Amino acid sequence: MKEKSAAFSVTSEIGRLKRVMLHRPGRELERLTIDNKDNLLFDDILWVEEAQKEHDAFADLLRDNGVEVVYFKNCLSHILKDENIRKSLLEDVIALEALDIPLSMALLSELMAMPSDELAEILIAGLTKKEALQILSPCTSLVLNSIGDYDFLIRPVPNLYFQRDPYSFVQDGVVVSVMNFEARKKEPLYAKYIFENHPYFKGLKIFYGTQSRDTYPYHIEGGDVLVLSDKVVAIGISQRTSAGTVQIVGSRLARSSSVKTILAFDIPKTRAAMHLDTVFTMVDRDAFTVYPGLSETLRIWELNYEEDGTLTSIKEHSSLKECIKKVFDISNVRFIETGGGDPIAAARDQWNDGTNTLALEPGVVVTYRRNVASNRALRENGIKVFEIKGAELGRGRGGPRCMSMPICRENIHK
Ligand SMILES: NC(=[NH2+])NCCC[C@H](N)C(=O)O
Repeated sequence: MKEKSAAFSVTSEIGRLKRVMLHRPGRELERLTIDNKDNLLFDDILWVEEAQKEHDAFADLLRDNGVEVVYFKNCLSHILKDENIRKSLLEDVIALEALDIPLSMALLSELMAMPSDELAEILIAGLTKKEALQILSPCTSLVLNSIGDYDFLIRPVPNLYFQRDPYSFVQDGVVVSVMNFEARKKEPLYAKYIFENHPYFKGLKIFYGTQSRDTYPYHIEGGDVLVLSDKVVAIGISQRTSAGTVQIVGSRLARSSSVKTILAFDIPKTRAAMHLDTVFTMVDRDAFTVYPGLSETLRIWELNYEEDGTLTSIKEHSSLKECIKKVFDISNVRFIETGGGDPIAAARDQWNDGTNTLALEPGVVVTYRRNVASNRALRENGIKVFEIKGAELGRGRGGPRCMSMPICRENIHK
């Protein structure tokens, strides 16, 4: 990890990708069982070693294409070296775990003394009572008495490899997410500490997520945020992002960036379509992947803001195509349907993140190999497709876009 601060610039979904944040799945996934997987937002138990191999192949593909890969865990471990930052973060984490005071204090004192990388590992993989008893000095704690050996004092964050969701880079700043489900609430907390304290992120603007009102129920997740251009951002109103937050985030972006238009996409509030990027992604200057089932229910509003963040108008669009043409000022737009448009193939591929592409540059994307019909449709439309194996990774319900957070893309609007 370089010490110097890096350039942050995300003005599109498709400009040549230069730098990206990833998290290599680790021991946190070994915590999944058939009993806890639903609460932890997984549909299955992963074979962790294989998931790591798949993830390493994804990272290698990005590097082979000139992308600098930054690992979240290294950033976390780095900031934990500072005693004050470590203390403050640990106090915030412990407060989220509903422990009693003697146990909180005993735990804090042990975790304060731990090497940074071991602590980063615990913050991500969690800590069971059994593991804690090996390090804790005796304390009078009802929590310790009442929980089982394999219950958690610090819960794991197995969704961390979906780096798209806890925050979203927009231009030279970041929207820190407010997660909808308990299982993911600590992820943006770690991210916020990294962005505020790691030298690499010096100068990064924080648009949302750190002011006193930026908390639940004003939730927003990065999978719903698509940076369509240097002026337009699309945000899903979804299972994970509320309309109220969309309007506020739009205002913050308008005040501090060149984004003055938000397209609010009202998508189904279901697990299959949890985020906008599960049904709609951008693959070229004029081309998008679209899940065909989307058009049945989709509603789109265009929100226009002034420089000072005042919202001046909300207009409803009746057609997605016409809306995209208008905001991009182009005469033609291509929609490439998931599964090549066949409703059964579309539904199957959508469930396996066939719509969830990560663009490396205009017209070049990364997808999961398993989505044969969707990949064929992309190629038939002239898109270059790099396939990765996602048999294990995909069991967490996320694809290449969900697993990556671009920090820097080449600006295509100059
Ligand atoms: N951007 C995305 N579509 N992310 C997918 C996240 C999947 C994760 N298991 C969750 O349910 O939260």
